[in-house]
Amino acid sequence: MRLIFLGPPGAGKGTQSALMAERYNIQQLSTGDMLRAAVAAGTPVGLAAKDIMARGDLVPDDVVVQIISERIDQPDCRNGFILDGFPRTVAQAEALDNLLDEKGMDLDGVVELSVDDEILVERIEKRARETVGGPRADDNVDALKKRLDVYHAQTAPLIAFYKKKGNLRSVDGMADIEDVTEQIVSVLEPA
Ligand SMILES: Nc1ncnc2c1ncn2[C@@H]1O[C@H](COP(=O)(O)OP(=O)(O)O)[C@@H](O)[C@H]1O
Repeated sequence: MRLIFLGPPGAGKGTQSALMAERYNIQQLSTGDMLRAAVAAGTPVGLAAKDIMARGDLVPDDVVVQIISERIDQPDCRNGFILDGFPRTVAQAEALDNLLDEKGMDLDGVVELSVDDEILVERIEKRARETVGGPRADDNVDALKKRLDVYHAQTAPLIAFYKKKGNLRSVDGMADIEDVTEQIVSVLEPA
């Protein structure tokens, strides 16, 4: 199974994709996590991404497309994967289409978690307070505002992009974690 999880920062993509990855025995691929690992390791990609991420901007499309292209070829992705945080621009979505075509892979669905902006701000402020070892570099008011603006300007258009293709499944991300999980399962496994 190959899925995309789409939604604003703080929508619960990470939480829900981890649960689904376990349920379907597929890999959760978070470009945010991969980039943070690159920053922590001080690789060339990490050095280039560090300041961009800290201010809430997007890392260049070609960088993340390359990361995903290499990652989905790994043996542990043979059973499938969930893309969490990718694609984030129409250009990334088009590049992904081409990549999957070349690799002879199909997408099984795109799950959109929808959450109102006011709730996102509360959730991320809570996450920043509760993160052991201190908040993420981009979990602060300025970077968060930027991430929401970037989401609306660059990522939200993907909802229409995938709706047009016919594989968009929208879920109310404001419900409890368990409820959201149930909704996702029911859109992926219609009775
Ligand atoms: N697909 C992507 N394209 C460009 N930048 C990305 C992508 N995925 C992650 N990033 C960078 O990593 C940051 C954190 O991403 P992520 O962990 O998905 O957080 P969130 O969804 O909470 O904003 C983004 O603000 C951006 O700078």
